[in-house]
Amino acid sequence: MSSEPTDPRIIVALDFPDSAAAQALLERLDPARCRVKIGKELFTRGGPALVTRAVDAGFAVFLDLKFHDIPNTVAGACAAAADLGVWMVNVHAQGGSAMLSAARECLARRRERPLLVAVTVLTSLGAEDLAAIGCPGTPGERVLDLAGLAQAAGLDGVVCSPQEAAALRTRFGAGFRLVTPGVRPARAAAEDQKRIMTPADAVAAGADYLVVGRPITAAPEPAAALAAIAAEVGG
Ligand SMILES: O=c1ccn([C@@H]2O[C@H](COP(=O)(O)O)[C@@H](O)[C@H]2O)c(=O)[nH]1
Repeated sequence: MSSEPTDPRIIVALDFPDSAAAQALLERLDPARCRVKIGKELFTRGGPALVTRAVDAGFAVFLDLKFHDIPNTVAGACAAAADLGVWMVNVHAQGGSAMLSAARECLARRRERPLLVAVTVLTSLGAEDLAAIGCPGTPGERVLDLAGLAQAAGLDGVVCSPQEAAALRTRFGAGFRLVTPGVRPARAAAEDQKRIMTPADAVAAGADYLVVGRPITAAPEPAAALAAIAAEVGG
């Protein structure tokens, strides 16, 4: 298993429509100062070759494909992700216990494995969105339930909003990784995110890793935007 110091805490979400733009930003970033996340858009454009390039350049890569399927399929997908040498991979907690256990077991058989975390409730969803899909309770309640499922299945942590970090930290303790998108510097636009916090507040609430996309990638000087957020959270 990857055992890593928490720093760098910031994971830059490389949400770009083509590999060249992502590659250009990677060349301006220092793998000692940030981790990077490759999600559905960039992976669908750039494929495994792009992931391998980022890993070979020294970046700790979070492959954010949010696998959600039958247990056998998700286990195979996690094994394929691990073969790329990524630092972290994720699945949807809503896939259920059997799927989470299958993912964990297929990775546990490996000598070196990525961290495995479960997405709880997307940070773009609010209480009204959950109600509209027939989900009872508040986002916070739902996140706690899904995180419990993930912990019981032996996962390393969850993806959640920083708004749930304090409650999760209290319930699940220090070793359970809390990976938080929905991070916005003070006065930055929320865009399509609904459950947000500032970087400093997220860390104070107990987040281990902050996923930050547009506040860095859409900034006129992405490296300077990253440095400002890193200074705010101390690393
Ligand atoms: O609940 C979730 C899970 C994943 N994400 C991903 O994080 C980044 C956030 O990007 P911003 O530009 O900082 O909003 C993006 O890649 C999402 O796919 C999330 O936002 N919420």
